[in-house]
Amino acid sequence: MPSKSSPQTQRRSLSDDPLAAAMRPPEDESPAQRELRILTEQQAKQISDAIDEQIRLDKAELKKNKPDVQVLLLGQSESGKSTTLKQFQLMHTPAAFHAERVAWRSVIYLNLVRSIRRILDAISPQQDLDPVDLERIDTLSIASDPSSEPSDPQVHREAEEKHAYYLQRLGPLLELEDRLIRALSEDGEDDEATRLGDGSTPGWSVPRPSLQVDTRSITVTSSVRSPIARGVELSVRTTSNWKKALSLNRNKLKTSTSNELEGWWEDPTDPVHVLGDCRAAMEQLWTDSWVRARLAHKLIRLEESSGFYLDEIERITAKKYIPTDDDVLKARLKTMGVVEHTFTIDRGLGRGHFLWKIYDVGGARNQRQAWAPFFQDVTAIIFLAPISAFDQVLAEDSRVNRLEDSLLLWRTVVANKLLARVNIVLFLNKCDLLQAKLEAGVQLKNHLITYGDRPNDYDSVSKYLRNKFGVIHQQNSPTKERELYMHFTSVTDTRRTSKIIASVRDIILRENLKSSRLM
Ligand SMILES: Nc1nc2c(ncn2[C@@H]2O[C@H](COP(=O)(O)OP(=O)(O)OP(=O)(O)O)[C@@H](O)[C@H]2O)c(=O)[nH]1
Ligand SMILES: [Mg+2]
Repeated sequence: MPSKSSPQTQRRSLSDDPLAAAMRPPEDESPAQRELRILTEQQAKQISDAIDEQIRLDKAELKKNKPDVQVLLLGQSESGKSTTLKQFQLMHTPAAFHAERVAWRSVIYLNLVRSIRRILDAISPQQDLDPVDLERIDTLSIASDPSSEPSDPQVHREAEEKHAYYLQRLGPLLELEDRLIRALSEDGEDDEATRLGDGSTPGWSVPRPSLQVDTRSITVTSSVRSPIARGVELSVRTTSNWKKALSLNRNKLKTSTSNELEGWWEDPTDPVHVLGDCRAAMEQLWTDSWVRARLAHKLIRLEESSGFYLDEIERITAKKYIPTDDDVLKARLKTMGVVEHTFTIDRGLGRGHFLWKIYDVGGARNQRQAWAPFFQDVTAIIFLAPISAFDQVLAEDSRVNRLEDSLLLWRTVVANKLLARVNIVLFLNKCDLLQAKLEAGVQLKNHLITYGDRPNDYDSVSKYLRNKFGVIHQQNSPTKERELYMHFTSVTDTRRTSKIIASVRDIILRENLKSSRLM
């Protein structure tokens, strides 16, 4: 039983309290001093009350602006997260999406030039098979012609001649790439894109290694072997500022009646002129049957790679080219850090709006540590798994198969206890490429042994993979109640994706409403 303390003990303990002692008025306080003390105390209280009130107001404001729904896009690099975000933008803020089309022009140019670089790299007589090719060489049913082996002296000589010919004609294009990269990098305050930022650094940036090589790559011969050609990519940290940078000579441009920038073709330094000069050589390179045979021999299928515009060289390099919606959706620009977008969605019946925030994160391995802080408040996750990538390896680690990486990443996400009550939507993406790949004869069983002797057609493969992802969710989810929503997607296809997005949006809103009623 607690002992009752005597009044004496209480007094002693109060007088021992250093805070109480410090607050006690001095024993010899005069009436004037007392008056001053009380006034000072009143003023201090007023200030303290004002601060409390401000904190209360700030909290209320925060609550008012807190998004109703927060969606996180997850998945490995090149899985289609930013493309999905573009589809959301196209649906909910089409005017802003269209206004930014011109800004994508230079990304598209860079994607095109990069494809040209890859071809020049592939036809270079010095080039051995790269690790990606080695990984795939035993798995494809494409017959390789033994007479076209690089060791054949006649083939080697022919390769030297072709390579030198195209290199000479396309040199200005490679210099243009360097110029574009440098111009866009300079616009940013920070050119170190490999470092994780808070998403607030403006402008483009290029990973240091490619910047270093870029300087050398102005000379045509060394440029073909640059890391850009071998997979180092341009990346972007933010959406707001880099688009300004990508509008190229924005200050000099006019605005058309449709509020789009135009008139760049009058600027002699605009990239469109070099592209125009090299148009015929680009077309010749891409349609050259010898080049196509070399690419096939090296198992390089550029048609399936990100940012592929080689089939539309004439349109893309036209003087007054403005990217279409589809062009923008196809453009490839790697995300660094986290990009945030806010949308409002009408509640209907004049009941105001839902505020949605979508976070698009970088999916490369060195970006993934930025994901976890978002798990705390997120309402829903859209996880993208590019199922066409079963025969590819990660750009950042050529020892890791992309499908395997997606499956492991998926397991980590679905097993996370913080996400137990979060709605999870799985996009089994790049179905169009999966279909093309299977039709080209690439065998899933050569990469996924468990597939065994099942038929190698689109229906069987896609169902098998869906089941595999579903089972991982079932076995690892921290709660059995969580429902998994799965969709086969090709997020570059606007018509089909808009339907899927609408249904995903409804599910998220419904589930969100349900859980807020339960709270
Ligand atoms: N054909 C096809 N291309 C796609 C599809 N989804 C995305 N792409 C393309 O794949 C490339 C990579 O897509 P992104 O959306 O940039 O990938 P990401 O997941 O944001 O990649 P990081 O930013 O590196 O994490 C882009 O060029 C897209 O246009 C698809 O379903 N089909
Ligand atoms: Mg991205």
